[in-house]
Amino acid sequence: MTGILDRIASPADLKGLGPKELAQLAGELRKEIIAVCAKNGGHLAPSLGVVELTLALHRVFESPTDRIIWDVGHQAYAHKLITGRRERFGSLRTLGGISGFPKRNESPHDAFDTGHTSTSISAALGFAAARDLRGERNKVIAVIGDGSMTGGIAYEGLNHAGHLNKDLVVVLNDNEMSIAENVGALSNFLNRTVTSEFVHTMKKELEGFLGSLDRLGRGVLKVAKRAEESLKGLFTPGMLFEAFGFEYIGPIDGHDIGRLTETFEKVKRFDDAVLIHVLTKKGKGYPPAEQRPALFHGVGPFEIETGKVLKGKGGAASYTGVFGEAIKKLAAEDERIVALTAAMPDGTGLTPFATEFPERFFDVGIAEQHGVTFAAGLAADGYHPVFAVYSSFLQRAYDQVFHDVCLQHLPVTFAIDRAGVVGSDGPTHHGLFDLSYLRHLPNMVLMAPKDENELQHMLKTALEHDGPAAVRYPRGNGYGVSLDQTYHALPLGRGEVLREGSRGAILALGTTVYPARDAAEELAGAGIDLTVVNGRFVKPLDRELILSLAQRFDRLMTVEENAVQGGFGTAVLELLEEEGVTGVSVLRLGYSDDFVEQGEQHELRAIHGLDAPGITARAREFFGK
Ligand SMILES: Cc1ncc(C[n+]2csc(CCOP(=O)(O)OP(=O)(O)O)c2C)c(N)n1
Ligand SMILES: CC(=O)[C@@H](O)[C@H](O)COP(=O)(O)O
Ligand SMILES: [Mg+2]
Repeated sequence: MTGILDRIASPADLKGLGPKELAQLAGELRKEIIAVCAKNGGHLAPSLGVVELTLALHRVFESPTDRIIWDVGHQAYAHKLITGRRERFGSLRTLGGISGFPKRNESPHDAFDTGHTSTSISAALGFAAARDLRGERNKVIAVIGDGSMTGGIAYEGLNHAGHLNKDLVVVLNDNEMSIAENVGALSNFLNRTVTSEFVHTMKKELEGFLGSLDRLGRGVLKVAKRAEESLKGLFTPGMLFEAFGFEYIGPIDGHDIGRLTETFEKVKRFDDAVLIHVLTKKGKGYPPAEQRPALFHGVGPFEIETGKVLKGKGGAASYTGVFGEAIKKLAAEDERIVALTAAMPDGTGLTPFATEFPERFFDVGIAEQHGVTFAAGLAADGYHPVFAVYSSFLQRAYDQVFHDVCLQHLPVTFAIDRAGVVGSDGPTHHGLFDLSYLRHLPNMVLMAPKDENELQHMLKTALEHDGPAAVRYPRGNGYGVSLDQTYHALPLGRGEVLREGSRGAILALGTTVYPARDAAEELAGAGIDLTVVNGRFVKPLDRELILSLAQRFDRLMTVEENAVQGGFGTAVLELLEEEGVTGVSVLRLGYSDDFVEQGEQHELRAIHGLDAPGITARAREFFGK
């Protein structure tokens, strides 16, 4: 049999396919997705779970006139494959390749860029409002997962959509999983087993009882039948969405293309807000992913036959892992320490803590804003919460950091993982702004370790500090340095001189410290003798050290893995300006005023001149004049 996928250049090619061909196509799509993820890594389990849903959506709706908005967008691989990107699919998530998320500049079928969760309903409502303002008639469809439904913005969108009563379709893709197990009342509410069992049992008991009551019983049975309907209404997920003004359809089998097609055809004729509740299996069709959906949610390269994940070369512990062990150890000594994650216990390294201290661990759902304010409440009542969160996702909670933590000077520690470039997830996920968005907040202490050992001491420093503090560290492995078993607090606002030189100074931060030191060693051989400082603190700055360097040298260079605007280097410049220092040139290296593409971390650092060769080249030019 020839491949059907070979014949699908656009969704229009799906229209004439019968059930058997569609089933075959679903299999071919899965094969292709598995093959490419095994090589490049990627969001395998989410994408495998929505293959049939994708086919049904594209059969019924007319993309790109009809707008399909994928929440997060990590499940959109089948969508990419049938919307003209088959040829380039092998380049998924690589430098210069196609993105792992929808991108408007990649295809007209990608209606809206995503990467962070829970935005699809609001964006879809915007599309619906724009359509109505123009008097057009296309459909708008948001596809959102049960995990993403735990994010507050989803309810802001639902609330507004119900109020506007727009022609809008929300497909709730319920696989009973976030990255880890989904948490909270919503997920219980959606849980079909409890619901249907409960209703079923009630019904049986009621019928049995009334059946025993003769004529009177039959009359009451009639009333009870009606009551059963309202009972069902009370205990089905529809109730929630209907309260928001949505018509609720479901739950329906999300792997039954026929049933999905029928439902979408019906809904296509409505012009109200409709929510279709679809049940899918995360990882469907690839047993290792079905069995371990959290591992295969976003997975690195793996062996297809066994599902064995292939490890990278370096054996050094990851920053995330070191953080996870350190927080556990510190919590054993201090009962005030509690830890939080926003739906990422594994990604942030908190799973061991959760196992050891289940009652002191909180997974708040995909709710970064709530997480920060919840932490502030804990802190205001005597605890010291540690919120472990990715740099890019903490952006959601800027106001909460300001209003609920810093303004009240509360002891909340932010363990900011994935700071700097993260790699293949690309611009939505790089953590390049945290120094800039935290540095200007009064009361905040802001640190970045040069290696994984220093991370431990910085965590201790943050926990001893009676106020807000943040430690930011990168994705991936450390340097394999030896890890101290006892931790000490670092003196606040003190940098560390790693090398003394006579020509000028490089002030480096975090991941750039060792590359800067390597650059200085290399340049020393060429007669350019440089001092190298590990900045450690972005706030408070080591004013004394920086001012003394500015007195000794006429050139200072700063290096950081952050946007250059508002970061560490800018803090140094501001200090010199505040102190009226003149006659010192400052060169700031970091990421310039643009979004950074996807690629391996080492590739991106090289492209942006933030690895040792890049720093060497810039320093040679700057100090060698
Ligand atoms: C604001 C934000 N927080 C956290 C994440 C990380 N994240 C990506 S997908 C995901 C789980 C989504 O679950 P669901 O919507 O149910 O999709 P599924 O993977 O189950 O298909 C999380 C927590 C994110 N992308 N954005
Ligand atoms: C889609 C999403 O936001 C997450 O799955 C993210 O890709 C995880 O990143 P890490 O692989 O760095 O944990
Ligand atoms: Mg889910």
